[in-house]
Amino acid sequence: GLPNVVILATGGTIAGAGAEATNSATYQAAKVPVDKLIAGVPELAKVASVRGEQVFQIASESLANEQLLALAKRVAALSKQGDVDGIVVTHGTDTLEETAYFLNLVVHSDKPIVVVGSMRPGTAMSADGMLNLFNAVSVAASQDARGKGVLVAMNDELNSGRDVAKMINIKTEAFKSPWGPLGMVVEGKNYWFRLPAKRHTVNSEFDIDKIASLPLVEIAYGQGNANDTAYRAFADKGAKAIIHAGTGNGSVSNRVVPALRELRGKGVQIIRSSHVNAGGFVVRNAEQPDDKYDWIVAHDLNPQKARILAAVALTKTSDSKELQRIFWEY
Ligand SMILES: NC(=O)CC[C@H](N)C(=O)O
Repeated sequence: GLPNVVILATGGTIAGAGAEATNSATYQAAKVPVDKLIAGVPELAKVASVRGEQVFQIASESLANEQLLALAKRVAALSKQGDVDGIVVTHGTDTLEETAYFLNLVVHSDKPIVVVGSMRPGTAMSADGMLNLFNAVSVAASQDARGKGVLVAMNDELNSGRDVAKMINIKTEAFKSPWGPLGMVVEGKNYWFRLPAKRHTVNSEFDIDKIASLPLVEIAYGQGNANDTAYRAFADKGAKAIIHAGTGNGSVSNRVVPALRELRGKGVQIIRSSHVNAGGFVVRNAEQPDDKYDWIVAHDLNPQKARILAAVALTKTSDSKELQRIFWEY
């Protein structure tokens, strides 16, 4: 028979519905249940034996750590079942890149795990969810997608869940990795071009089965006229790490540096990332003396992905050198 693929549905625009076919941007996310999504793409039955589970039904900007943990635990449990060959997660696109990276870090499986969303609801003209879902299921059903880490299937591209990000919100070509896609999926066939170099899934030191909760990690933005209010407030609320969503090479305003040094002295981890649009890349000890201040750099991870890795890493260590090693390796 055909490979068995489970679709875990969480909501988003791929499950969205609008009033008119012309409503490509004005609609309600997270309305259509998973069985209806599956029924809407009868061609799925040609590539896999598919069943669905409604894990939640939310817009992904409202996804909290509790849901992230519950979803990853369900993915991990299914991946251990002999009667499951691949898993698809349907997801809102706003935090899809965070969930895909989280699963990539904590689920120990070489079975294909494919995260998918859409930019237009199924009720709109030229809706993209149908083909995205078909592609995701066909990838999850394929042998050659195994061992490549969590994948994101959007707009015919196969990107690594590690570094793919939503780069623009009004186009169907929304998801890009700064380092390029791993491959393409066309008419149910995968075409691979490169492999992820960073540790993931079966080679990860993190395991969702051993993670019960995630520590508080917050993000503060860097811009002209920046001040230290947000950083201090986050520390007061108990943040274990603060991601500096910095300008350029993770640069930090001279009005903010003293607060970050003070907070580091109190035990808060300071992680420099960059919010530049096409993908940041923060070089250690450039812009700021990270060794001297005992700060961490997020490497090429955008601020929201840096939050995910910091939270996962802090479940194992609070040693800043270890944390920096983890930021280089994942
Ligand atoms: N395109 C989308 O999926 C965005 C819808 C919604 N904001 C979400 O992320 O769930």
